[in-house]
Amino acid sequence: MKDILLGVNVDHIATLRQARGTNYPDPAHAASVAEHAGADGITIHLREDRRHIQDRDVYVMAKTIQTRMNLETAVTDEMIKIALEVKPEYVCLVPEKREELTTEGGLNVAGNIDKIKAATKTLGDAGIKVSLFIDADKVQLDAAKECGAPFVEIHTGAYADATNDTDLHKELEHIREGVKYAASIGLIVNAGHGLHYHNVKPIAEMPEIYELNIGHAIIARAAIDGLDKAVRDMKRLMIEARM
Ligand SMILES: CC(=O)[C@@H](O)[C@H](O)COP(=O)(O)O
Ligand SMILES: NCC(=O)COP(=O)(O)O
Repeated sequence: MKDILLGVNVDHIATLRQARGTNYPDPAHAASVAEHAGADGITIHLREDRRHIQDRDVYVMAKTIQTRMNLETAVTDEMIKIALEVKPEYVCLVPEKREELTTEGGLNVAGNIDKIKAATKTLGDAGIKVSLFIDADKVQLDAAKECGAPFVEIHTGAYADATNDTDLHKELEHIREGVKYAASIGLIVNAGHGLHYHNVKPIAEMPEIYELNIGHAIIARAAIDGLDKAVRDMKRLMIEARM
């Protein structure tokens, strides 16, 4: 079975920096450590409210990342303009609400087809691979295909947040069916949000999944064990899941 790839999201290195307004820790440095430890890519989310990743980080990491950048942004003129300037390998279009603690759900592609299709075309025409961050719902997957996005990232938050085994298995099966369906209609399937060292394997073992984007849990583990070990441990769990 093909190896699964790990995109390390370094947003919360920037959260630590923004907490005191210092110039450390630098997410660009963290990205380099993560890549050395085996990350296959680096994900950063430039939020409209700049709560963590700053514009400076995007432009610096566009020069320093050795693997590839997956830039997460909302579907706004401001963010599309920045993406076209930076030209990361990937842009993942995500929903955003200023009042949210973190991403709360998938993008409503089906309800915004024209806007998202236009953004996908604009980015795609610039040579950027577009991924749409969506729930594992057939209607959203069909809409993503209609928009011409080559990638989708399945939102695993409801699975990660499940508080009992019944809900956890229901969400896991919903993701499993969505991943299979997405692959069957020709989408390249990533997944992410809320994955950690104790819930990643059931997702990683799904053979249709190309890449997992994981951030909060790795950065949290890094605070205790160091980032190099945190990345290596996560990558090992993902590879073990495929054995
Ligand atoms: C889209 C997603 O699930 C995450 O990649 C996103 O970055 C979460 O937002 P925060 O990093 O601000 O928690
Ligand atoms: N798109 C998911 C991501 O990049 C990281 O999400 P999380 O692991 O920080 O919840």
